[in-house]
Formats: sequence, structure tokens, C-alpha cells
Amino acid sequence: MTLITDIRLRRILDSRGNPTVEADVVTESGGFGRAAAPSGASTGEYEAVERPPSEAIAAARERAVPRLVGEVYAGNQRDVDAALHVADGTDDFSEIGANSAVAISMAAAKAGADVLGAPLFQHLGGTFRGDNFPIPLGNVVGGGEHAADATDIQEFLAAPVGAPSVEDAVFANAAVHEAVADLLEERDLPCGKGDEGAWAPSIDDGEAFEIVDEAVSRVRDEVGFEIAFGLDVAGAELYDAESGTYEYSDASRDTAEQIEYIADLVREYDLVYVEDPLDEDDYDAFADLTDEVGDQTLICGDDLFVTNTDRLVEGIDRGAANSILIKPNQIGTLTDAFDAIELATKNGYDSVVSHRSGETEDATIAHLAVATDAPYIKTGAVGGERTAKLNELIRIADDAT
Ligand SMILES: O=C(O)[C@@H](CO)OP(=O)(O)O
Ligand SMILES: [Mg+2]
Repeated sequence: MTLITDIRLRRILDSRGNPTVEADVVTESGGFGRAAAPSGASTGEYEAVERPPSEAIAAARERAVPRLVGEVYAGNQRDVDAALHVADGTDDFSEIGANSAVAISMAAAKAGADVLGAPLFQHLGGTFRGDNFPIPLGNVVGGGEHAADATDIQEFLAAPVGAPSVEDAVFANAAVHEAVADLLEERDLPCGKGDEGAWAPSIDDGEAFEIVDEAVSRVRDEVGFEIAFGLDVAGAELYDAESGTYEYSDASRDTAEQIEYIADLVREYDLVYVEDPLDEDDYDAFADLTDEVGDQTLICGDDLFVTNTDRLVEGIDRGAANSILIKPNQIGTLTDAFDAIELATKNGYDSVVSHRSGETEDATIAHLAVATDAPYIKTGAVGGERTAKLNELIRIADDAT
């Protein structure tokens, strides 16, 4: 164990060209860790607060750095994260910003691993962690808050559930992404990409289902293992609280109709994963849908749970969803993210470790997913800030075998 002796904070670019917080943590024995905060576009109402980076940095320098430097041992992650909470003093990191908090938390974990001379996944997961690798969910077509004039559903996600290795799975998702491009060209639908590198054509959701279904089956035939697909509906973005309806470009659905619509999609396309199909405040609707199709697919809470154990407890009590999205910056520290995963696992909920739409080359989430034996990771299919995580998974698997 070695004391933290220096913390440096700076603004760097994220993948949208916006500023974000990067932290360097240095220890007495020369250990070093660097990490950067990601940033969401379709953020949940109950997430920890991201402050403008310059304000978050100034506040963290004043309040958090003095509580960590010369005070806390890197590698003792619970102490690091407890000090961040005390320094902040609120329950949503609105003083130092969840962006400063998560960058420092992750950088300290990397410094702790460096001191031990261990890879981060091993430092976080310990020597008795499982030796499974997460199935990557790859965003291949999308719209919503991530691209203008594209699909209403935010993400169509390739899910190579039968891949024999993480490497095969990563390449399968990239192949589906390419097959989608071919199909779009065949239909004379050239298009750009959304924030996460998914194709963002001006088509309705029905046509997107046809194209993704076809792309997935083409690649499945090529590679010879099962590839399914799933969705992030980002339901809170479609929901109009005043009218109580989900507003699509070509339809308006009340909650009962939305539940039936999603259940029908699960059956028709054998969807293996459906994230945020309903509004972030509607535990009851999540519970009804989970009752109906939860034995066939994962119903995942992102904006519903925001990686928060209090909200997850509520979901478990009410039977809402059967899976949770884990985004460390939604809650502010690795300790809180670990606690959410542990609670989920104990209660039979699958964890899906996730990137944000605004990302950097930071690959901490790849290590977090392996360390916690998470069955899935959602981190895009192509694009430098996405491949940073996917390639790190391949390296971890290579090192582990
Ligand atoms: O909704 C989501 O799951 C994420 C990541 O795909 O998007 P954002 O980071 O914009 O919240
Ligand atoms: Mg989501």
C-alpha cells in the first residue's frame, strides 16, 4: 500500500469534441494512474451531477485533493471513494461533480494496480474472480438523442451470444456494422453516423428492424455462431409525461400499448436485450413488461436505475426489470458501481457495464466488466473511443490465457 502523493486534474477532449475531466494519480512509491470521465446525452434524471469541467476541476482541487493527497492509500479503493463522498458532502456529487469524482476514482484504482504490478481487472476483481468474458453489445444503427433525423429507438445493438471468444464477438459486431452499411447502400440510403459510431439513416424504426435483422443473419451465416440483437429504446426520451404517451414519429402509444409493442418486438425478432423500454419513473410498467417477457429476454434498467443501489432495491422489490446498466459516472465512484453490481448479482439481475455516448480512450470499463464477471458490456462497435475498450478486452483475454 502506498500513499497518494499527487493528483492532477485537467480538461481534455471527449469524442463529441466537448471538454471532460481527466485525472492523474501519483503514489509515494511511484505508482501512476490516469483516467477520464465520459459524458451522456440521454442522461437519466436521477444521475449524479456532471458539472462543467472547469468548475468540477476547481471544486475538486479545493475540496477533494486535500482529503486524498498524503491521507489515503491508493489501492484502498473504498477509502478513496469514501473520501470523495466526504469531500463532496452531497448525495449526488453536485459539489465536486460526478465527472471529477469518477475520473479520480478510476485513476486511483489504476494507480493502485500499478503499485501492485497487476492488471487493473485483477486488482479490482482479485485472484478468485471468474474467468468469463462479457458479451459485447455493439451499436450498429441508432438515433434518438444520439443523431438527428434518424430512428426513434436510440440504439439497435448486435449481440453475438454464441461467439466462442471475446475476440470473435468483437469482430462479429464490426461485421454486422459493415453489413448494415452494405444493406443501406443497396437500398440507396447513404447516411452518417451518430455519437457512438452507429449508422444514423433517416428511416423509420420498422425499416431499421428489417435491416438489422438481415445484417445479423448475413453475418451469422458467415461466422457460423449465433448472433442476435437487442435495443436501447431510451424510453424516457420518448415519453411525454403530460399526455402519458410515448411519442414516435409515426405513432403515439399509451403505456399499455408501449408494453404490448415492446413485447411483440421481443417475440418477433427474438430480442435478447431491451434497455429502458419504458419511462424512468414507471417501475410498475417495467414490472408488467418483465412479467410478460422477462423469461425470454433481458429487460435492462439504465435511466431507471442510474447505477444507484437505492433505485435498484426499489426495482427488485417491485419486480421491475431483470438486469441493470452499470455506468460508473452515473453514480460517481467505482465503489458505488461495484456495490450496484453485487446487489444485482445477489438478486439474480444481470449487469451490463456500459460506455456513454461521449467517450474518451479510457478503457476502465473493460477491466470493470471482467473484474466483476459481468455477462455483458455495451461499448459500441467501431470508432476509436469505442475500440479502445473492445481492443482492451481482447488484450485482457489474450493475457489471461
Ligand atoms: O443511453 C445510453 O445507454 C447511453 C450509452 O449508449 O447513452 P448516453 O451516454 O447518451 O446516456
Ligand atoms: Mg440507455
